[in-house]
Amino acid sequence: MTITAAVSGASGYAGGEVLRLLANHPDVEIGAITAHSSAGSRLGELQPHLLPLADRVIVETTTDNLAGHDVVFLALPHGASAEVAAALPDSTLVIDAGADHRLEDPEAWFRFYRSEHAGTWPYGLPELPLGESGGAGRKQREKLLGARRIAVPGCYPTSALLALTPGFAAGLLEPDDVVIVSASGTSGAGKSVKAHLLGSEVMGSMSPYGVGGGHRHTPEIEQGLSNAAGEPVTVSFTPTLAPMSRGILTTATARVKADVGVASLRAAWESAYGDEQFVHVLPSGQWPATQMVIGSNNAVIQLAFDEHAGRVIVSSAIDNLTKGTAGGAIQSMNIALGLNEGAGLNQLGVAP
Ligand SMILES: NC(=O)C1=CN([C@@H]2O[C@H](COP(=O)(O)OP(=O)(O)OC[C@H]3O[C@@H](n4cnc5c(N)ncnc54)[C@H](OP(=O)(O)O)[C@@H]3O)[C@@H](O)[C@H]2O)C=CC1
Ligand SMILES: CC(=O)N[C@@H](CCC(=O)OP(=O)(O)O)C(=O)O
Repeated sequence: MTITAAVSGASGYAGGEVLRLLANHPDVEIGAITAHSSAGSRLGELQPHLLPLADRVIVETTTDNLAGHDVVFLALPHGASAEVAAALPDSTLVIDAGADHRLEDPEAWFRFYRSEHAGTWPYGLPELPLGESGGAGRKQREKLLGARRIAVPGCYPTSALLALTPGFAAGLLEPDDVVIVSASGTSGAGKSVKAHLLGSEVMGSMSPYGVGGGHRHTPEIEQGLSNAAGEPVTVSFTPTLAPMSRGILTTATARVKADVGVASLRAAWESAYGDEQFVHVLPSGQWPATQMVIGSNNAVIQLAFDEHAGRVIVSSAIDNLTKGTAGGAIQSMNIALGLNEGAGLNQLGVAP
């Protein structure tokens, strides 16, 4: 069976990465390629690395152009996807890389995005614990089976939730003392020109932003950790910008509950990800590096118990555009449509 997929936002970084991965997907035929100001251009002008698709022409993002596909990927600015999705039939699988449908709490949405909440869709991070009473050992992928609307997580939340949910799901961590610091490549900010992203500002320098609890991914991370813990979890999250185009390295720390030791911590993470094909707990002593995962749908994780401070330190690395966006989107599509979960996602990291 061949699945037809349209990609909206095809001129951007996220849409371009969806196309790169779909071009290698054994079950998918790429249909309409849509965007906004670049409609009418050859894809090769905007995504020169997508050589086999270079002569395809980008068309406007309209319901007519997106109609008639089995799957529609939306990689649009925040706030643009709800209207597009509403005009598509319920039978079309719509996968939104934007933030519009990730949050469960409309108040949290309004606080961070200042617009009306568009509703909540199943969350496209299959490896998360299901986080419902009676759901011990079950995963979020259950909610993606047969889904026709999926919200792809933010890139920082993907790295932070993969890092910390095993400890919360196993009841090993205190919910009120979680500190997360992530370094991201600049592609996380999208293609549009921003003063702080000019080459001479970014090259050879690192800087924090969204400091003091202001980054919009804070409620998304808290939502995922709270669901895993079964109680509210409070997070202090600080993103930093790193002089690289792709990749996120997250360092997440949390206070460990009394009488929890290194063996139970390690067992929790290893059992959470032992059967997962894309999330790898590295052998003891080997620490994540973004280079291990660039271009791939993999996440690598390592943890240590800092007994002196009573904290677990978890490091995770992902490619923000692959596991953090397009790879996660395609993995979720595969699950929703009953395909092999790893189809089209067998790329390894690019190192050095
Ligand atoms: N970059 C990343 O690492 C991640 C991005 N995301 C999300 O993916 C989405 C896209 O991000 P990204 O690719 O980085 O952004 P870019 O700025 O690189 O691309 C934006 C895309 O949206 C199109 N677009 C802009 N306005 C409209 C509109 N009104 N109607 C239709 N299309 C429009 C643009 O088309 P044109 O160029 O023709 O105007 C372009 O194709 C965002 O919601 C982002 O938050 C999610 C996770 C990670
Ligand atoms: C480096 C950088 O700027 N990163 C982006 C996050 C990208 C992402 O995941 O964004 P969405 O939630 O918008 O999908 C930021 O901090 O705004």
